Amino acid sequence: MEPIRVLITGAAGQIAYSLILQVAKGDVFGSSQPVILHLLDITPMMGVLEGVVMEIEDCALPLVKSVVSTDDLETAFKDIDAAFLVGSMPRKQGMERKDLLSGNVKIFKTQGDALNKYAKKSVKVLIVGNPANTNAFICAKYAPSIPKESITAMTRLDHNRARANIAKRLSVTADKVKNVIIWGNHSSTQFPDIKSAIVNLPQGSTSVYNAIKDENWIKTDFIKTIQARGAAVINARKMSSAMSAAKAAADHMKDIWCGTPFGEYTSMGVMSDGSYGIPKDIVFSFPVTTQNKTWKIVQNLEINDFMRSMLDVTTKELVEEREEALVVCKD
Ligand SMILES: NC(=O)C1=CN([C@@H]2O[C@H](COP(=O)(O)OP(=O)(O)OC[C@H]3O[C@@H](n4cnc5c(N)ncnc54)[C@H](O)[C@@H]3O)[C@@H](O)[C@H]2O)C=CC1
Ligand SMILES: O=C(O)CCC(=O)C(=O)O
Repeated sequence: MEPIRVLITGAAGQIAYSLILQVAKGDVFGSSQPVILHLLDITPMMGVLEGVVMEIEDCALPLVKSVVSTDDLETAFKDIDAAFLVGSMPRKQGMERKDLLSGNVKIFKTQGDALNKYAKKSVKVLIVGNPANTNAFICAKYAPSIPKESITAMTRLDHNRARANIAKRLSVTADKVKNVIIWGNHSSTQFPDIKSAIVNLPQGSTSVYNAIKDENWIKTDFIKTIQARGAAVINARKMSSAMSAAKAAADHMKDIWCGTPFGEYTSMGVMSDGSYGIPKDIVFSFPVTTQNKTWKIVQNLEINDFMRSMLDVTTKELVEEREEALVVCKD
């Protein structure tokens, strides 16, 4: 099998440290798919990156054909088939993710331009760096030759958190909970929604709503816990989520590459096409299914008044972020 070229930016950072191994072991692109790893970081991190490359070699992995480690954009983006754009600054205690916007969004303007010039036109791109939705919007804007459907933002960590939280409450493992949805922004305005979720209990399959039987908890504590989970990890670890973020990035790209399991959907930040009344031209997290390396928004879910009010809040934030990002990128 021909190797594929996979770029991971921020390769000397903490998410990449977990993610590289998952990609290199075949967990993302398949257990028989050889890879050429392209690892990008900034010049001062080249020494650290050298150590990461030594460790990759020492893992003695059969699927790794070669490793390109670099601080040069053309070398990093040349002929890539898939990209995890992670490299950017994480927030510290007390910050909101949108506080990172002015610093981080320009990285995604530059990398959008590099995708446009050097990557394969079929490349699939996952934006992890925060604020992820708006960075994805800017990246797509500066990569006009890449289909905008090919650039998606990561809300899979929130999706996995919602799944795991419900599973814990119902005393089952996370794989038994399906079809939770994260709507909107990867921020504290996101709407974690379990209206369509189902759980496979020992006595049979039922809706999560019926199994939990506590609408007040679903509408208050559950939502707040998922919205604030990133901040809770920062408060405890004094550093942002990394292991769970890398797992979510691997899950997201695997679903793009291999498709979602039959009857299941996941959550991804994708360029809105106007579905569910969400304005076009913002990267909004929707329920999606994937097949043949493309996603489709799940249609015809019922949206009640409570849900609409939650969607409105996160939409407003994304529109504001987009406007701010466009101003920053003009400079
Ligand atoms: N969407 C999501 O669910 C999540 C997003 N994140 C975000 O991912 C990003 C990375 O997080 P960590 O790996 O923990 O941070 P980190 O600080 O450990 O690593 C970031 C790496 O990016 C590099 N970098 C900075 N500017 C770069 C550039 N222009 N090109 C290439 N590399 C560059 C840094 O030198 C550093 O090695 C942050 O923005 C964080 O907020 C983190 C967790 C979840
Ligand atoms: O919370 C942050 O800002 C960094 C990590 C993250 O995005 C998350 O844990 O959800």
